[in-house]
Amino acid sequence: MVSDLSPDQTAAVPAIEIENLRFSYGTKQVLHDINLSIPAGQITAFIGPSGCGKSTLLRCLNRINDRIPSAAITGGAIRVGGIDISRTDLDLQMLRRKVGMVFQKWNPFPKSIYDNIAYGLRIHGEKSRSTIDDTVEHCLRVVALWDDVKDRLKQSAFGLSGGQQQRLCIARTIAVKPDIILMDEPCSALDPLSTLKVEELLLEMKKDYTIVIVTHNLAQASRCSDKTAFFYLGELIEYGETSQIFQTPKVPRTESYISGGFG
Ligand SMILES: Nc1ncnc2c1ncn2[C@@H]1O[C@H](COP(=O)(O)OP(=O)(O)OP(=O)(O)O)[C@@H](O)[C@H]1O
Repeated sequence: MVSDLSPDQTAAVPAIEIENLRFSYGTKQVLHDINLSIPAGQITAFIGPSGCGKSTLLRCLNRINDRIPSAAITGGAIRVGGIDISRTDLDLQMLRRKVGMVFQKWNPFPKSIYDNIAYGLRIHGEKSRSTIDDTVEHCLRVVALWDDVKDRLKQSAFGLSGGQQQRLCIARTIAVKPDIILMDEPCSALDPLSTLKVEELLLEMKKDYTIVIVTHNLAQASRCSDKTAFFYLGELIEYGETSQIFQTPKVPRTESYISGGFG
């Protein structure tokens, strides 16, 4: 059983390698021969017009597409920390712990603020009350929520604002010590101030995590990410340093998208 996917600390191996990946929903092919090497400790943004396959690709990275009966990888491979994640002996629970996910619409559990974070720890076998207490505090501090909620940890998470709930979901994700965090439009339902807080958080978090973010917000991709991948109709059109993609794109279609020509 494969039980460790931690990135190679020498950084010789990219956090995620996608090689000739093809993906279909039933007979409809939506990803075409994607090749992408995602570096550890950076923020990589997936951009492109609606329906180009960004979320599908993101969801391949921790195999949550497996839950859709018609979904199938029909070619190629994805390696996380050098390990092919399609291996039959891969522990899926471990994969999803190492490659955590934050969704567009925040989805805290119908539990207290404290239990939202403690739940994942308990599921993974943590029994020590003091370790759980310390982790809850640490994670809430990382997402800059501790001061707001320290006096109401036992109250329902649903009492928080939308932006606070999204940051709680990020705290919940990091509690189980992922290496990689996938974010699918994490700010699209947030107001500008909450968006700014999440963006600041992302920049802070990349010291410790590899982050892949799907965003429709080009200004956000340009502000936050180190690398940008532009997709169109299921193909990876251009990938590079974010500054290069936004300032000197090499492919005319990228330039047209970046400059607001379509999408
Ligand atoms: N569960 C599904 N079953 C069938 N087709 C799907 C499913 N989910 C997505 N698709 C199709 O796959 C293609 C890629 O969708 P996907 O959601 O990955 O694109 P996207 O670039 O993330 O779009 P958006 O920016 O609108 O979220 C689209 O044509 C979409 O209609």
